[in-house]
Amino acid sequence: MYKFSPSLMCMDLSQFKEQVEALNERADFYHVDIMDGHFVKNITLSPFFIQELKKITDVPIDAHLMVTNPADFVDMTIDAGAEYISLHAETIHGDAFRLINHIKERGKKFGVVLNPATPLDSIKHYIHHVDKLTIMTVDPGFAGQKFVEEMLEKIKEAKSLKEQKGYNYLLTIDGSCNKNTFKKLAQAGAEVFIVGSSGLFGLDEDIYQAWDSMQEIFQTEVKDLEQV
Ligand SMILES: O=C(CO)[C@H](O)[C@H](O)[C@H](O)COP(=O)(O)O
Ligand SMILES: [Co+2]
Repeated sequence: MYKFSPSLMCMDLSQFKEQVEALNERADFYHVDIMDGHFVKNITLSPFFIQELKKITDVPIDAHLMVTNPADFVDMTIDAGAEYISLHAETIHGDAFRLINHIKERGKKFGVVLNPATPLDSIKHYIHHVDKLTIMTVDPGFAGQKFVEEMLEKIKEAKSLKEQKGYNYLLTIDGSCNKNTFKKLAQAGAEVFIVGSSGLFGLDEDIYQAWDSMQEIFQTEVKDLEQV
């Protein structure tokens, strides 16, 4: 069963309450991008945004920490209400196991995110601890970027490793999940689709219509594939 995670950095913030209340009945997760302007040259949402979001939703929140020093933000993000703490593998070389243990001790789920240039092999020593594996299909920092076709091989590799070893991670895709990529992503083994400007919010100003269009497009694209 495929799952969908709206990327809220792409939402219409002037309709925050209306859009969240509409998505509450539909979304499997909410994807909240937190950027420090250093790991990526952009600054978007924040733990404060998660705190406000948490007041009007029970949908699990996945915090995507695009920050150079994630240890500085983990507790703040958990305290704000995030369920999944998704850290970039490129930023936790020196304290990966300390962070994994801390996140789990706080009763939350550990996510890891791989940039397009980062091999799956780089997380082999802790992949068995991962609750959500997010493969970036664009270089991080901005919405609306071009899909990196080479990532299909990495997704297939992650899927087959999960099946061979019995890992439990949710295989999640972040970046240009849309009409042009849904089918090949599903064929490669994707399970959770982070839908942003191209895949959801840009389809229609009316969020109900946008969601229905996205679902119709997705079902059309994957109708001949076996459901995961
Ligand atoms: O991580 C991200 C970008 O660094 C965000 O999650 C974006 O929202 C994601 O890329 C989805 O946006 P898109 O316009 O569908 O590519
Ligand atoms: Co993201």
